[in-house]
Amino acid sequence: MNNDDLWMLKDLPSAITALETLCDGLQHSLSDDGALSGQEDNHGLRVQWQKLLGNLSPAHTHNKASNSNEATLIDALQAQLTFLKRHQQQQQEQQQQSREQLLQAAHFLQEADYAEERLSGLITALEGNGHIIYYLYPLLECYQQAVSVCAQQRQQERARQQEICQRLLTLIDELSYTGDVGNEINSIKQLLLAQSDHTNLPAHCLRLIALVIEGSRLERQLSSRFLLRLNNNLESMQTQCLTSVSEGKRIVSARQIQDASLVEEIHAIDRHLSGHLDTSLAQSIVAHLNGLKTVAQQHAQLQQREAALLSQLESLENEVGKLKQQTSDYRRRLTSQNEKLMIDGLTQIYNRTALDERLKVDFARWQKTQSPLCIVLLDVDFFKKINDQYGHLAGDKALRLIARTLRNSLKESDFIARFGGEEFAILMLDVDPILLHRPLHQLRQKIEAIPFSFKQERVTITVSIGATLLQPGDTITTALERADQALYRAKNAGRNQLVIA
Ligand SMILES: Nc1nc2c(ncn2[C@@H]2O[C@H](COP(=O)(O)OP(=O)(O)OP(=O)(O)O)[C@@H](O)[C@H]2O)c(=O)[nH]1
Repeated sequence: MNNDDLWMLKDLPSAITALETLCDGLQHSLSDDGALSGQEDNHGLRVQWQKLLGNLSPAHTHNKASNSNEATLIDALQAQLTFLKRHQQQQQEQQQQSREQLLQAAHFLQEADYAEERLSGLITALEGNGHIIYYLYPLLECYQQAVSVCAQQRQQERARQQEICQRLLTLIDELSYTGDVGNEINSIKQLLLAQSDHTNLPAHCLRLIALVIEGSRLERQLSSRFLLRLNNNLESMQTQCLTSVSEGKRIVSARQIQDASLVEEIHAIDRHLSGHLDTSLAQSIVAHLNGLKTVAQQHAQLQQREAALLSQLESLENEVGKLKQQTSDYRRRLTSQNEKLMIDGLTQIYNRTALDERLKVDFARWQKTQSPLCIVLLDVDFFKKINDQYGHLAGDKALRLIARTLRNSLKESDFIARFGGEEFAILMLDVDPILLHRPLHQLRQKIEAIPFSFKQERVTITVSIGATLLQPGDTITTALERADQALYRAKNAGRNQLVIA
């Protein structure tokens, strides 16, 4: 679990408490408002209050409609509260999953030499995504067992394969992704159910791991959008709260002035009549005067209730402000986590997922504008030798340095990603096709000139480069294939070469 997850977990309870307080405040204030709504002269304040609670346009001031809007707002807040609670619970459950177990399994796979090319990238991705460990650890374990069982290919391993297959099916049933990810998980399930030969279990496991990572990324995006909506609602509520509070204050002070002059009038009449108490007219006026005094007292009581309601509104407004702050912090962290899911942990440049997304965007733009788009693939030459001779850590260091050189040598607008283990991809926008050769040639030379030294030994590392410009009729796949063929030709031409197809 990374720092952002921990922060979010730490902040969620206070966000939930704030939402609960807000719901209570709304319900409490609603009942007070109901009690006051019978008073004719309280109309102005009530209308403001209804606008605030209804979070709607001022046209919705009819009592019945307003009540149902208030209920809807409380329902919406309560639904959001339930969502946050569930989210918190899920995060706590996931936190309980052992990170050590994951790393143990991951390192087992690394040491066991079953590693396919993408495995170390996968492990880096897993280490950076503690929140999905819940599903990934069992999947990794299945992968580990499947690889070892399928590698042996013996007849007696059939039963074991069947057992792993069964475990995978159970895990799949626990996954609740929808959309494309859900559909693909379901197709894997159908394949597992239909096939009696399970030699391709490792491939299924790897695909499921990739799908769980993708599914979790999409879920984060949804959470982000939900928070954005919540934040916008709170913002509009807060504005209306402020309007209501100031309107309420104006009403209270107007009422105070009115009451003071009413009392003054009563006293004036009282003083005037004090010398004429014997006449029947005077007696009748005194009776009316007493009636007026009662009304004045009722006014005073009403004024107190209004003041109490105003102070409640003020504290509600503070709650909304706090909640708004919390949700925007939460959204900022989610956004930064989403960004991290797009970054390759080893080299800190974009990863394959980010490249896929960017390719879609750039390709759509190219289709619309036809302005030149170039796909460049770079592959480190004889990289296996570096690993074998100087160790994996030396290999990792080389990849980091190459990534840094790419970043420092290319334009800000060029998109650079780690495509696979020792392969990089670059997307260049608006390049001049005639001048394309020069910067790529210089890039190849710059990498060749990096002063690598491992175990105090000077080592030269080179890359082969294949590049292509998008051509009419291309799809992303055909363009990528052409770049790959160019890279293949660069390798075949003796490596440390540039081929533009
Ligand atoms: N250190 C390190 N090695 C990696 C990483 N990802 C992949 N590799 C290794 O990169 C090596 C790639 O080997 P090959 O595909 O045979 O390619 P090569 O040795 O570069 O040979 P050519 O590409 O044909 O020049 C494999 O040994 C992988 O284990 C990584 O993140 N770190």
